[in-house]
Amino acid sequence: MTDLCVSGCTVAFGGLKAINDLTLTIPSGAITGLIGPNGSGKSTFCNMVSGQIPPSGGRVRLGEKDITGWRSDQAVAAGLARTYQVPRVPKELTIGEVIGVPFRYARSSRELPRQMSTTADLARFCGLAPALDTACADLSISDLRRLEIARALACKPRVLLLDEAMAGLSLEDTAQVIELVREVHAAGITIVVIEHVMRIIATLCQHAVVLNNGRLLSQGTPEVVLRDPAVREAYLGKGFGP
Ligand SMILES: Nc1ncnc2c1ncn2[C@@H]1O[C@H](COP(=O)(O)OP(=O)(O)OP(=O)(O)O)[C@@H](O)[C@H]1O
Repeated sequence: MTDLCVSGCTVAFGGLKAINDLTLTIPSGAITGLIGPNGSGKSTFCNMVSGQIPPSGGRVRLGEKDITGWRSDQAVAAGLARTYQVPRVPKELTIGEVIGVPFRYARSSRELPRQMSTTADLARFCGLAPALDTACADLSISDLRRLEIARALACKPRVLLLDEAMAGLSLEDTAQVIELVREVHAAGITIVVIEHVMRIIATLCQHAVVLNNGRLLSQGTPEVVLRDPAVREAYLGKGFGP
């Protein structure tokens, strides 16, 4: 069963096809690593499926729904939430406001597990130590990344896209966020992790897909994908592949 599926999708910026006739499926109930060299189209994939940039061709499906060309708020209501590579929380708002507003107005029909049933629960679940009335301007990068995850969870998603959710974190904070992602997954949410650190992909994900030049290069278990000569060549250049 698949939660998220794109078929024949293209996103072009002028003459550059950042996503090029891409077909791939994200298995339901798994943590999938979305990897690929710089510029391979990972963030554009996220932007496309989450409604920021519509594909010029092809279809995007979320579960049974065809969400091709839907706006971001419609994609969120359908059950797809995301975080950003660079946290996007308004600095003047508090933690409670950033989590509480989507929590209150979420149009997703899904329910969150009991340990996430209030704004305070959700902040606690995500390991946010500062009080709910703390302004975002005063948060560390680690807390901003946790807050992004909490805000996305507040939308009650069936699929959560994490765009480099551990970038810039210390080893200790990274380990804690990895544990948080595992707990979110255990709560029944399908997760897609965009990540450059292969150790994280290998330890966290059950499935991996590799993009290169906007196309699907490889997919399978992390173990298989990370040994794929085509993947090694894409990352390291000719001569390192087969
Ligand atoms: N808004 C844009 N306008 C023009 N070109 C863009 C835009 N967004 C992305 N691109 C180009 O599309 C290609 C794919 O970019 P994208 O950011 O999706 O790759 P990525 O795999 O996420 O890269 P990274 O790992 O460096 O974050 C790159 O060549 C990039 O320069």
